This record gives sequence, structure tokens and C-alpha cells, in this order.
Amino acid sequence: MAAGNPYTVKWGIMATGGIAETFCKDLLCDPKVRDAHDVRHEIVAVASSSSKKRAEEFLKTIDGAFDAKTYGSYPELVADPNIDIVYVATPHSHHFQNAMLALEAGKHVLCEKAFTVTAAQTRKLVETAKAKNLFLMEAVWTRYFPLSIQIRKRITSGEIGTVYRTIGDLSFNSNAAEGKGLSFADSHRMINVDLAGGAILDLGVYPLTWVFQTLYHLQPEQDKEAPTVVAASNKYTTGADENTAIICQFPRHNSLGVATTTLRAHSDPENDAVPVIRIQGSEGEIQVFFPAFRPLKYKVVKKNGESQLVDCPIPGDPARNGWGHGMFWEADECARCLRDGKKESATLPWTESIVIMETMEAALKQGGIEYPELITTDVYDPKSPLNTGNQ
Ligand SMILES: NC(=O)C1=CN([C@@H]2O[C@H](COP(=O)(O)OP(=O)(O)OC[C@H]3O[C@@H](n4cnc5c(N)ncnc54)[C@H](OP(=O)(O)O)[C@@H]3O)[C@@H](O)[C@H]2O)C=CC1
Ligand SMILES: O=C1OC[C@@H](O)[C@H](O)[C@H]1O
Repeated sequence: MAAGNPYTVKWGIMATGGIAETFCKDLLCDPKVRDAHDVRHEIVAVASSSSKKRAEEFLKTIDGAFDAKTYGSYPELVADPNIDIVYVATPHSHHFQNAMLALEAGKHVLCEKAFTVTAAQTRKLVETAKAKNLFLMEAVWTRYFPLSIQIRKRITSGEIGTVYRTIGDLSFNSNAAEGKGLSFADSHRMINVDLAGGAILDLGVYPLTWVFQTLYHLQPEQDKEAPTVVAASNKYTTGADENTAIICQFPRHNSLGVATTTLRAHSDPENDAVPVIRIQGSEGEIQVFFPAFRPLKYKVVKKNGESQLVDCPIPGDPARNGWGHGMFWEADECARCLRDGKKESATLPWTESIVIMETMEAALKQGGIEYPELITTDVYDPKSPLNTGNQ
């Protein structure tokens, strides 16, 4: 690749919901605005399981990629020879079947979080990507923020000493205005068990990401250990978890992680009054501020009380009305991995995604949360209603 000639990745977008829109608007931002000069992104195809028309409307919504192909089904999308990588933006319930559909069609995959509904499904995705020599990554975008990279480096430098505990929370007060219910309709993906709803899989994955990237990811490869998991959940009337606390004990490193998530209270009701993530070491701690999925600042507090507040703003593209959400950094990681022939990201290796999924599965089990066989099976079925658009 000639110097100055950025590597181009051609994206196929699977689904046209909220996060697909946000991700695509980020892909349309000029990489140079975030000082990325070695990669660029093109949206070459979009599919809606609803209709081709929905996919066409989606291009107007993102205000770009007007020459992208539009499809009315996911199988048509994955058959498009012009796509390098598919971005799976369906509910958690669909991730396994949809990501398998793309892998089996020979496409690299970036799949939204939570990766799958069970650990066996994640293991099957990894096994398939390995067998077909394809790139696969879970879209835990927060890991690729400059803020997260700085924090990982400051821990590794020993600045806060030995880290013994990471506490994290991601919660929203979603109580209904009247009565004791939640503000979501029972059919909403947040609480609908047919869509693998619940706090753990949608929100809990973020405090767990902070627990893992500080207590697991930074350990030497040979010393990494899956945690002992103790968890408890309160269930909503739909059967999904509405309130969960997860303890991760790492005996080999004498450390403990605590991840909490609820739909009944807000992490930080006074806005920036309290840190939502605390990474606590022998010489001090690093505090990250709300929200755990898209933090814009952190504070280093030394044992003697000295502190340093660090702002990490997300750059906006003036040519795109100042838009910039922060999902472009995970997209850049995918592009660099494809350019360099890597099949997994060193920032979130397959093994780590599997261990985190095993942790969430243990929490779901201990909380008595159950999901239907259609969305928990690890048997790929191209004719599954999750792939044909009938579920
Ligand atoms: N990284 C982040 O910050 C965020 C990540 N997410 C993740 O993204 C995923 C999607 O979330 P979000 O975009 O908010 O969800 P939406 O409900 O807004 O969109 C989901 C899309 O999936 C498709 N879909 C296919 N089958 C179904 C079905 N049976 N029920 C509902 N939708 C279906 C639809 O697109 P179509 O009709 O076009 O096929 C729908 O628009 C989740 O895994 C979530 O965890 C969500 C929000 C933020
Ligand atoms: O990933 C996410 O981040 C923000 C939340 O509002 C959303 O429900 C979740 O899926």
C-alpha cells in the first residue's frame, strides 16, 4: 500500500436500528478528524429484515452512502461480493445466528455487544472464524477509546500500584411514571426475553468490561485466569433481570471486581458528581465518569490525595455537522486488523470475549434468568427465523 494511501474497508450493515444508524454516521466521519490517516471506511451495502425500502430510507437517515446496495434480507446482504466485513446490529438474541450467517458466507464480522446469549454460542463463532480464517470481533467500542488506552497504560506503568479492586456500574432509572413497572413496553428489547433482554446483557457488559480490562486483560498471558463468579438478580415481570450485582474474584492476583447494573436507579443522578468506575490500587485509584460505555473524562487520585482530572473529548467532523460518537475507533481497529491479516483484536481477544460471556452466563444462571431455545441454541440454522426475518 503506497504511503499516504489509506487502506479502505467495505462495510455491509446488517439491520437498520438505532445503533446501526449511530455506527454508520461514525463511519461517514473523516478519519483525519481523529488523526487516522492509514484507514478509511465505505458503506457498500445495507440490509433490513423488514424491507428493501427500509434499507433505502436508512441511507437518507444517515445522510450518506447513497450509492450503497440496499437489500430486504440478511441472506442477500451476506451474498454481496463487494462486502469485506459485516456489522451485525440486531438485538442480542439474533447475534449468534446472524454472525454465523455472515461467517459462513465468508465475511469478516464485527458483532454488537453482548456478543451472544450463551458462552457456547461465542465459542462456536470463534471456532467458525478460525476454521474459515476470518476476522471476528465483539463491538465493545469503549475499549478502543483513547481514554481507555490511556488508563490501561497508566495502570501498566504502576502509577496506582497493584490494582486490587475495580468497581463499576451502568444503570438507568427506567421506572415508569406511574405504578411499579418500568417505562419500556414488555416487547422492548431491553426487557423482552425473546430478544435476550435484561440489564446484564445490555448494560452489565460495560462495568464487566472495566473489571476485565483492568483485572484480567493487563495480566501476562500465562497468568490470565477466569474469575470465580457470584451474582444475584431481581427479575422484572417479563422474566428479564432488572437489577443485578456480579462479583468476580481473581484468586491468583488477589483482586476482586464488582459489576452492578439496574433499570431502577441512575448511576450518577447529579451528573458527574460520582465516578461510575473506580480502579483501586495500592498507590491510588483511577476514577472514570458516567457513562461507563462512553466516558469523556477520568481522574487519577494518588494515595496522598493529589489528583489529576483528564478530559478526553470525542472529535466531531465539521463536514458532518460536528457528528462524532466514538464508534469509529472500533471500526479503525477492524480496518487495521484486516490490513495486517489479523483475525482477532489484541485489545479484545476471542478468549477474553469468551471468558466475559462465561461470566455473564454464570450471572444469568445464578439469577435464574432463562431465555428461549430459539435464541440460546449453538446450532447454526440459515433458515432460523432470526436469519430469515420472521422473528
Ligand atoms: N454500542 C452501543 O453503544 C450500543 C449498542 N447497542 C447494541 O446494538 C444492538 C441493537 O440495539 P439497537 O440498535 O438499540 O436496537 P433497535 O431495536 O433500535 O434495532 C434493532 C434492529 O434489529 C433488527 N431486528 C431484526 N429482527 C428483530 C426483532 N425480532 N426485533 C427487533 N429488531 C429486530 C431491526 O432492523 P431491520 O428491521 O432493519 O432488520 C431493528 O431495527 C443490541 O445488541 C445492543 O446491545 C445498542 C445501543 C447502543
Ligand atoms: O450498549 C449500550 O449502550 C447504551 C445503552 O443505552 C444501550 O441500551 C446499550 O445497548
